[in-house]
Amino acid sequence: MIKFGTDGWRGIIAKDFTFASLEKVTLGLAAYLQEKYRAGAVVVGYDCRFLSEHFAETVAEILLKSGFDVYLPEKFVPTPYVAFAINKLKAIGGVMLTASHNPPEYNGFKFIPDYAGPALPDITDRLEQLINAGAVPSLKEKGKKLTLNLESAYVDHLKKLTGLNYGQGTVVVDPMYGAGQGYLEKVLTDFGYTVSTIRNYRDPLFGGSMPEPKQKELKPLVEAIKNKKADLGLALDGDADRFGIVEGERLFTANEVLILTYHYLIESGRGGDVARTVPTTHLLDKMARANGFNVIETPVGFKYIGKALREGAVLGGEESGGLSIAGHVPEKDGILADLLAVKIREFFKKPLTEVLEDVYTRYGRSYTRRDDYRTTPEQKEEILKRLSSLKLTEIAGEKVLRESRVDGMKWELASGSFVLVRASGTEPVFRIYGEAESEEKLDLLLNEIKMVVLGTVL
Ligand SMILES: O=P(O)(O)OC[C@H]1O[C@H](O)[C@H](O)[C@@H](O)[C@@H]1O
Repeated sequence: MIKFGTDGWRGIIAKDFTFASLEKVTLGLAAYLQEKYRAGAVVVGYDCRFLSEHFAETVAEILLKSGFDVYLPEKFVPTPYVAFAINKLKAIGGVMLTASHNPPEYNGFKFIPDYAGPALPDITDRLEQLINAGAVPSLKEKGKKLTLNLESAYVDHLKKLTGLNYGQGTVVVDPMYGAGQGYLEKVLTDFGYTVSTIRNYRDPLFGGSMPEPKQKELKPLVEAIKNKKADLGLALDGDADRFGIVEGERLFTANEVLILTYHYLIESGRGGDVARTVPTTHLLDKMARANGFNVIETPVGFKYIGKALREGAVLGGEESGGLSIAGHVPEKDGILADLLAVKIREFFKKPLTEVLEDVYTRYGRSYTRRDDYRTTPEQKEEILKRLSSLKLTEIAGEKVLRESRVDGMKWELASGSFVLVRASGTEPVFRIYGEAESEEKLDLLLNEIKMVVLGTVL
C-alpha cells in the first residue's frame, strides 16, 4: 500500500523504496498524467542519495514509454530548481527523487504538478488510488529525452528576485553534502562576497548525521564561521528546500527568519498578505495587522502555503523551515531564504540579530518552541481519542479564547499566546507547539498541555 505523507511518498531503500515499488508508483503517475493531459513534458530531478540517479532513470523510462517528453539533469539538483524548471518549461509536472532531510537509508518520490508547488491532497489522493489499484498507462510512441540545463536561468532569477547588490563580507556555505551544492556560492561570489564552503561533495551517508539544518547538525558550520571570522553561515537541507541561517553561534529559527523576511518585505515596499501554517508564529499576524495586510492560516504542509502564494500572498512559510515569496515558484526554497538573509543584512545595514531586536521593539517580543514526543501506533490512537473529546477553558491559569481544529488541536489564549498539539504526518511523533511573551510562560503552557494530553499515555 503506497501512501503519500505530508510531502510525498518516502521509504527505506531496499525495504519499501525498491525499483519494483518505484515502477508501480510511476506507472500510476503516468496513468494519472494520461488522464489529465494528451501530451507534454515532465521534469525528473533527483538528490544526492544512494541510487537516486538510477531511480530517476527508472521513472524517466516509464514516462517516456507513456508518450511524455522527459527533462533529466546530468547531476543531482535541488527540489526548488525542479519546481522552477516546471514553471519555465511549461511542463505538465515533475518528479523529484528525494527523502529531503530524512536519515540516509531513506529515499522518496515527490510529485510536483504543473503549478510548480507541492501536490495538494486531491491530486495525491487520486494518485494513491491509481497506484494501489495497479493502474498502468497505455503504451504510446516514445517521448523525447531531453537534458535539463537551467542552472544559470535559476541563478539569474534568484539574483533578480532577491535584488542583491555588490556587497562585502565573508560567508560560509554549508550544503550538508546535499543537492544544493554550488548555487549560493555562485550568486554570492558573483556579488563580491568572500565565500568558503564546507561539506560540499556528495556523501550519501551525510557524514554520519542527517542533512537537517538543526543546531546539533550545524556544529561544523558554527566552527567554520569562527575559524573564518565570517559574518554569516548559510546551510541547506538534503534537497535544498529548507534553510539554516547562523550568525556567530546563533541559529535563527524558521519563525525568526519568517519575521525578518516579512519585516524586510514591508520596509522595502513589497508588503502584502502573509500565509502561515497553524503552528507558525503569530507575530506575523501582528505585523500584518499593523500594516493593513491579511493573514492566511493553513494546516501544516507547504502544499497549502503554495496555494496561498498562488492566490496572492507576498510571503508564505512554516515553522518547520519552509519559505517562498511572490515572484518565485510556490515551493519552499532554502537557497532563496538564505540569499534573502544576505539581502536583509544589506538592506538594514546591520546584523540579523539587531534587525530582529528592532522588530521586537516595534511589534512586541515573542518566544516559540516545539517539543516532539515519539509514540507507538497504539499510543497515537489513544492520544487522538483523548484529543477529540478534550475541552479546556483555561491553560496555565489563562482563559482559552478560541479553540481550533484546522490541524490537530489549537488553543488561543487571552494574552495572544497559543498552544497546539498534532500528530506529525512524516514521523511517528506528536508535536506540541507554543508561543508566548516570555520563556517562563511558554514553559508553563507546553508542560501543562503535555500533562493533559500525553500525560498518562506516554
Ligand atoms: O509536522 P509534519 O507533518 O511531520 O510535517 C513537517 C514538514 O514535513 C515536510 O517537510 C513538509 O514539506 C512540510 O510542509 C511540513 O511542515
